[in-house]
Amino acid sequence: MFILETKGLKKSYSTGQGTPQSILKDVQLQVSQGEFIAVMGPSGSGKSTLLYTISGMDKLTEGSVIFKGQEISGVSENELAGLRLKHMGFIFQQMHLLKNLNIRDNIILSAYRARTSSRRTINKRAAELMNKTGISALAERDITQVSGGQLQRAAICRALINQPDILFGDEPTGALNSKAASEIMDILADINQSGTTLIIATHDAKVAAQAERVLYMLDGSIAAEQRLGKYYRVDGELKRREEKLAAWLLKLGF
Ligand SMILES: Nc1ncnc2c1ncn2[C@@H]1O[C@H](COP(=O)(O)OP(=O)(O)OP(=O)(O)O)[C@@H](O)[C@H]1O
Repeated sequence: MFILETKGLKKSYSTGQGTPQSILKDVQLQVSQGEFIAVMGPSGSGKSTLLYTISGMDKLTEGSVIFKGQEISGVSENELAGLRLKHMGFIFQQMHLLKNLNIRDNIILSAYRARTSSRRTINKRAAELMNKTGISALAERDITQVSGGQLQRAAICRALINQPDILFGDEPTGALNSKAASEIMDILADINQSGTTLIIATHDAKVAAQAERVLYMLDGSIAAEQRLGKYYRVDGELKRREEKLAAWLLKLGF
């Protein structure tokens, strides 16, 4: 069974004048449990819209999205919010950490809201996540007192606090320098290796080269896909994958 599947997924936006603008056009996607998928494609091709629609953050116009065997297009807004809270994690630029909370409180907030674990367990999990991502010393800091890379690590901890089955990332390394981006990718790769499914939209071939499968979006459709297979971090492997990906993207005119 797929953890996530779309059938004939379409999404249009009404801009107020004339006919609605069609953004996603008949997207068929099947995601296996534990897969790591990167979504690439030109600016405006619909990558973010795809992530928002398949995660139930945004309503679809036609077709269906099936998550863990349940068609999410039919469920109520409340039920959907619960599903997202308990089973999905998000690293989206628009989902800023809250300014009036420190790093730790930002991380644990959604777990307290989900109420699926005791506070003691949640605090322990938050401490483990901060340790794993190297931000333990910053737990009490205000979010304005840390760097962009540290903030991104905190956002990852927040996304993982409810132990999601699937993690969605929209340019998760977008605002970072290459060293910080590579560290964030190592963390995400570890998370994937421990079984969490990852779907990441990115412009960065170095990031996408670590995915098992790369989708190429063009004008609202998945125009092509490249199976790179699981990435094992051995010397020279990332470079080889990047070259393969670059040749494929070049052929696609990217
Ligand atoms: N809320 C909205 N209302 C109307 N049009 C929208 C809305 N959100 C996105 N769009 C349009 O949908 C198209 C796809 O946008 P989307 O953000 O999904 O592209 P993208 O591939 O993620 O681009 P980028 O790489 O620049 O982030 C764009 O033409 C955009 O202007």
